[in-house]
Amino acid sequence: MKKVEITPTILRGTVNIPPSKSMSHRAIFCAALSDGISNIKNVLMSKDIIATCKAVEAIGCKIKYKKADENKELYNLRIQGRPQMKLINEVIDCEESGSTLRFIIPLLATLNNQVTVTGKGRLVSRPLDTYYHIFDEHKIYYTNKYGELPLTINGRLTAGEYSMQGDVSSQFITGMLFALPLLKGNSKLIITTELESKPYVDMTIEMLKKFGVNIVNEDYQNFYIKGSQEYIASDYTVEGDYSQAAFWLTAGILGGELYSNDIKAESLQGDKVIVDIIEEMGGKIESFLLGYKTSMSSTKGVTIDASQCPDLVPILSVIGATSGGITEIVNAKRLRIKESDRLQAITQVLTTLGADIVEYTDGLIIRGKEKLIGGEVDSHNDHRIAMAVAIASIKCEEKVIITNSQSIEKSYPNFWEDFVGLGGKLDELDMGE
Ligand SMILES: O=C(O)C1=C[C@@H](OP(=O)(O)O)[C@@H](O)[C@H](O)C1
Ligand SMILES: C=C(OP(=O)(O)O)C(=O)O
Repeated sequence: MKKVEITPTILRGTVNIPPSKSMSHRAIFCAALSDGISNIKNVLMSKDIIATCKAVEAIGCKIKYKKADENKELYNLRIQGRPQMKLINEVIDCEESGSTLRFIIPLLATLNNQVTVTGKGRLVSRPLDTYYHIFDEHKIYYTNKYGELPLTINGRLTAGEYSMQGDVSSQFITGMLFALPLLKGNSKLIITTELESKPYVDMTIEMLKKFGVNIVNEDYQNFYIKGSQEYIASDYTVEGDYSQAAFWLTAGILGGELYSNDIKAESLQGDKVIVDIIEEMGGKIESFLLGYKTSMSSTKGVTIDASQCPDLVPILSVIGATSGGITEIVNAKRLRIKESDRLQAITQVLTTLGADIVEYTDGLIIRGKEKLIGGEVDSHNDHRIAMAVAIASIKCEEKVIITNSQSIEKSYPNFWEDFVGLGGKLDELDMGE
């Protein structure tokens, strides 16, 4: 277990935003299913992405890893795909990555082979019922203990009509969209509720298109998928990650002046909405050729609908906690089934730091304060909670200690180095197991 002790200070300078985790997962899956070699460049080897690489290697593709940056975990991947998947390992460990798990399950369900997927931490109990309903309806054999991982599957997914809820996780839809084009015969995916996290489905459809696979999206209610499609190997360079940029953009607003480089203004990432939200809250944000500049601003509370941008909520809560007036986060019930129960975790850590925040079933109400106090909090083994607290320290009067600070490795292994690179003052302590 590691912990960091932060002495509050403002952050200044330039940070290069790491490549998008969501785009990386998608590009690696598409490359793995293609006939031929794809070069996927600028991939940050976070724990989640390592889990995806190992998962696709377990279904037969081969990856050559070439370091692209001396100091960071950035790699270029040369992926030899294998369209006729071949099971190399009978057990696939998705670690703590929800995306890896939910993207690979439908592919495994096409194999007519016994295979087990497993994971760690909270992933063991994050919901998979949407798939279990499909397995029940389509006679795909599966077994799990008390509804948790490990999950063993043995069956053959066939083309046809599939219905699923759209308000638990969009990752189930992405998973089905990867597998259904490979089947003989056309399929239709029917979404039975309003779809949340729509931009993630857009990212999937766009990535599939880059690899030659076409999906017809009818108002996010029906998706039409032609069968017997082939993934075509392609080269792709991963763009900067708006969910990660959100932490640094906020750091600039809370105090100092910060340039966040390497994020494209034109992007399908739903978390790009952070730019509009900062503006709406009165934050100073300017776009330039390579990214954005944010500078110290006095911000005001607003109401934020989290249904399409769930990953922004931890850091938006920090802006809310230090803005004038009330910030309300609504439509956020899905946050309870992420790496932690994020509504509960955010409330707990920000209350400890001195914020005024109340948790509701599907949202938060935050009464902003000019300053926070500080104190010791746990990351709840959640990368986005650890990073949000680190940025909140800018507004604290006393030291901030974060236990389980290693949780950032899930998505952003160089986060603490970047924090120090911008002038952040921290001591990192290794507490052993
Ligand atoms: O498809 C993806 O890459 C993701 C989808 C979102 O999940 P939900 O669709 O479950 O909200 C998001 O929270 C997650 O971090 C990444
Ligand atoms: C929820 C997240 O990821 P995943 O669902 O892939 O574990 C995240 O990165 O915040």
